[in-house]
This record gives sequence, structure tokens and C-alpha cells, in this order.
Amino acid sequence: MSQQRQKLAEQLAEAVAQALSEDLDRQERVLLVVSGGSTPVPFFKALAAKPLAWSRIDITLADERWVDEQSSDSNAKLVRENLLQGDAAAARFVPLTAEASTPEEGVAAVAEQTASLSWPASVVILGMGGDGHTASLFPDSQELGLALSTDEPLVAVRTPSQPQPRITFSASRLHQAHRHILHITGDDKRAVLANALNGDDVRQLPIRAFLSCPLAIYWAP
Ligand SMILES: O=C(O)[C@H](O)[C@@H](O)[C@H](O)[C@H](O)COP(=O)(O)O
Repeated sequence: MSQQRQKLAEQLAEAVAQALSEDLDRQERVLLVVSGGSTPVPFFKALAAKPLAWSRIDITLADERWVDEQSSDSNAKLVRENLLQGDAAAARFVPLTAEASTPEEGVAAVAEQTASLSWPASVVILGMGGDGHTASLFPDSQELGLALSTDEPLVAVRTPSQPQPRITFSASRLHQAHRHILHITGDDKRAVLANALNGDDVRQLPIRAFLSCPLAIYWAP
């Protein structure tokens, strides 16, 4: 982990902790939506160390891979092992998983299980892939149009570029937040973001669906 990425993770954790604590002053419970993948790990660790009223914080994921919760590809496992540690273990984590063997079969159960979360979220933290996807809004997925347009909260997604099927909150649901943050690292992603900022076709680079939320960008080389 480069020093710059570590510093970025710490600055992001500071900003998110500040946002959560401001909202906790006004609301009984607050919602934090995080992303999976590899980038957020140092941020999760830094956030877990913050003194917050964790028992009043709900945490969920922007999207999930449809795998066993013990799989190393599980975003829920990533959150449990890196964020829900120490005092932060008192947070209520609502995963996007269900007993069903496919996300298409499980999406209704996940919708029921996440129905108790109260939106708008305090903060939605997004990641981005090299193809401009965010959450599981993939440019090559057949369900992209649906995920970008539906008012339903969740969409089951299959995409040729990814090994597992997925479930994602829809763009309209992810828009429901007081603050949106994009957390990315590396020159490749900087170039993808620059490209995204230079055009409008959301289906080509789905991160564009969030560029005017407004979106705070946390980037380090
Ligand atoms: O489950 C996931 O993979 C995500 O939530 C996804 O949208 C992620 O944020 C990007 O793919 C970036 O992933 P990296 O941080 O691993 O580059």
C-alpha cells in the first residue's frame, strides 16, 4: 500500500466520520452505503477506528457478487473482516445476500431484508472499474438499462466481463443520499474518470450517472 493511498483512505475516513456524526446529531439512525472490491480496505480499517455512535449506524453495500458469504469474492465478508471490527462491530450491517441460488431468485428476499434501511443515506461511497462501471452498473450488462431507469431498489445483473452474477442497488436508489463520494486510485482510473467527465453517454461509462450528484472525488496515484 503506497503512502499516498493510505493517506487518502485516512482522509476519506475522516470526512465520512464527520458526515455520519453530523447526521447522527439530527437523526436517530443513519445509513452508510459502501462499495466492495479491493480499493476500500484501508478506508474500512481507518473508519472502524473512529469513535462514532456505531450502534445507531446502518451499513449496507452498493452491490454484491452472488457468492457464498465465506467466499473471498464476497463483499459482505470484506466488510465484516475490515469495517465491522472493534467498536464498529456494533453497527447494524445489512448484506445483499439471500439463500437463493441465483440473484434473480433472491432479489425479492434481499429487497425485503433491506426494506428497513432508511434512505436517503448519509453517504454513498462508490468505486469504479476500468470499464467505467460503478456498483454493478456494467457497460456490457444486459440489465444496465433497467438498473439505470427502474424505481425498484435492486436489480439482478449478469455481465460477460464478470465471473459471477451480481445484485446491485439501482441508480435511482443510489442517488438517494446526502453525499456521494467516489474512491479510486491509480493512473488508469484517473484516465477513465477524465474520459467520463468529457462526455455524456451513461451507457458507455455508467459512472456518469453519478457525476452531477454532486460527486466528491477521492483519488490518489
Ligand atoms: O463488488 C464490486 O466489485 C464493486 O462494488 C465494484 O463496483 C467496485 O467498486 C469496482 O469494481 C472497483 O473495484 P476495485 O476497487 O477492486 O478496483
